[in-house]
This record gives sequence, C-alpha cells and structure tokens, in this order.
Amino acid sequence: MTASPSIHCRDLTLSYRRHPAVHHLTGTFAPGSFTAIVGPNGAGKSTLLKGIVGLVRPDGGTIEVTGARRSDIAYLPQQAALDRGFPMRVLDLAAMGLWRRTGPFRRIGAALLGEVEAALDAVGLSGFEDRMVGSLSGGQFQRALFARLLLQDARLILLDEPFAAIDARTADALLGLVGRWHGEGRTIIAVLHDFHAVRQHIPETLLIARDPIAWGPTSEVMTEANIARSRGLDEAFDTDAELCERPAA
Ligand SMILES: Nc1ncnc2c1ncn2[C@@H]1O[C@H](COP(=O)(O)OP(=O)(O)OP(=O)(O)O)[C@@H](O)[C@H]1O
Repeated sequence: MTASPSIHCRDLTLSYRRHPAVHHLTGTFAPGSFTAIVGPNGAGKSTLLKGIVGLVRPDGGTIEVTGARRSDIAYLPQQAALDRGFPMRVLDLAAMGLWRRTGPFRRIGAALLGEVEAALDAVGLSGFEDRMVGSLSGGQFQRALFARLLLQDARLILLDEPFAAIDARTADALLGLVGRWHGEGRTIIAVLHDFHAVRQHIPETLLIARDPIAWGPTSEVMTEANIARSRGLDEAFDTDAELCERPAA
C-alpha cells in the first residue's frame, strides 16, 4: 500500500459570498488518522469537507492534500444531497466505485462482478443486486453507498453524516467497516452528530463552530467546557454579519 494521505489547513477561511462558514482554521489531519468533525448545525462541518474535495475554494489561507489527488478522494455527501430518483440497480450503483479502474461506460467482466457482489455482501446487501435504488430504505441506500466506497478503495475517505437517519444496527455495522478501513492505514474524516459514538470509536476530533474550538485526541477535545463554548457560537453564520476582515496570519 502507498503512504497514507494527510491534509494541512493553514489559516483556512471558506465563505459563501464572503461570509465565512469556516474561519481561520489551522491544523493537520495526519496520515492514517481517523477524525470526527463535530459542532452545532451551521458550524461549517460540511463546508470544510467541500473545501477539502475542492467544491468550495478558500478565500483565505490554504488546504494542502498530500498523498492523494483530489480526484482520488472518496467523498460521501449528506444523503439529502443525493438524487435517489435516478433509475439504477443497486449493482450498478456499487459498481460505480470501480470507475477509476474500468473507466466510464466499460462493461465489467466476471472478476470485477465478483468484487461488486462481495462488496454488497460485506454491507449486508446480498440479494439486492437487481433492486432499483429508488426502492431502497434510507439505511439500505446508505449500505449501497458504502459498497461503492469499498470498491473505490480510496486512501482518503470523507463521510458527511454517514449514519444520519439509519438504525443503530446498520450504524454499528458501517462504523465497524470504517474502523477496518482505519486499520488498513486509510485517512478518514467523518462529520458526526452522535457524541457517544465519537467518544467510543473515533480517536481524533475537530470541534468547530465556524471558528475552531479544539482539535486533537477525542478525550481532550470532547470536554463539557469545549462543547459549551461551541454551543455559544451556535448558528455563527449570519448573512448580516460583518465580512471577515481579519488578515491571514
Ligand atoms: N451554498 C451555500 N450558500 C450560502 N450559504 C451556505 C451554503 N452552504 C452552506 N451555507 C451556510 O454556511 C454555514 C455552514 O454550513 P454547513 O453546511 O457547512 O454547516 P454544517 O456544520 O455542516 O451544518 P449541519 O450540521 O446543519 O449539517 C451555514 O450557516 C449555512 O447556512
């Protein structure tokens, strides 16, 4: 396996129409680290992931991804951002994860088909291959997306609320899968709202409320004092707020 990717943020500000959603963030997602991004609604968590994949450009500071090309990042957006109406079988959705290896519009042979079936089996979706994605429940759809991630075999994986609106058993199964990816040396970042799961399973945490509150080992970051501070900055994004005039460090 190649070296694990890392991400360096230096005085990073990400904004919408110059109103900052992520404000002066400095720190590193280390190679092979597994980090939760936690914070109140509107704290800039999704925006930070979008910044890492290049969907939102910094208007202050920098983000540097080392050890992976942006096109090689596996990024799972929030479910709400995904269109499930597209007529596609579960098998085809999962097989999209092979895109880097097969290129677009190539038929997949028996060996790769076996890999797709194995990935669906790993997420508990054996027997669902020919179902249309629109007919799946929310949790089954999430499992299918994880099968696609498995096949993508990326070294850098970004997950935006991957366990929202799914039952505890499915969340546990998928969290176990993510834990295995971490064990394989992949670098993983997950936006999560379940503090209990974060404390139990995720070694590193970035707590953010537009401005960074704390970043480091989860037990040091997820203190009552830090969480209270983040709540104090709740809904920090305000379209009437002053534009960010603080010069980059
Ligand atoms: N496309 C956009 N245009 C304008 N403002 C946006 C856009 N996307 C997000 N914002 C604003 O930026 C701020 C940060 O949003 P973001 O989605 O990053 O928050 P979040 O921490 O992921 O929140 P949640 O927990 O509610 O998903 C919010 O106040 C949001 O309203």
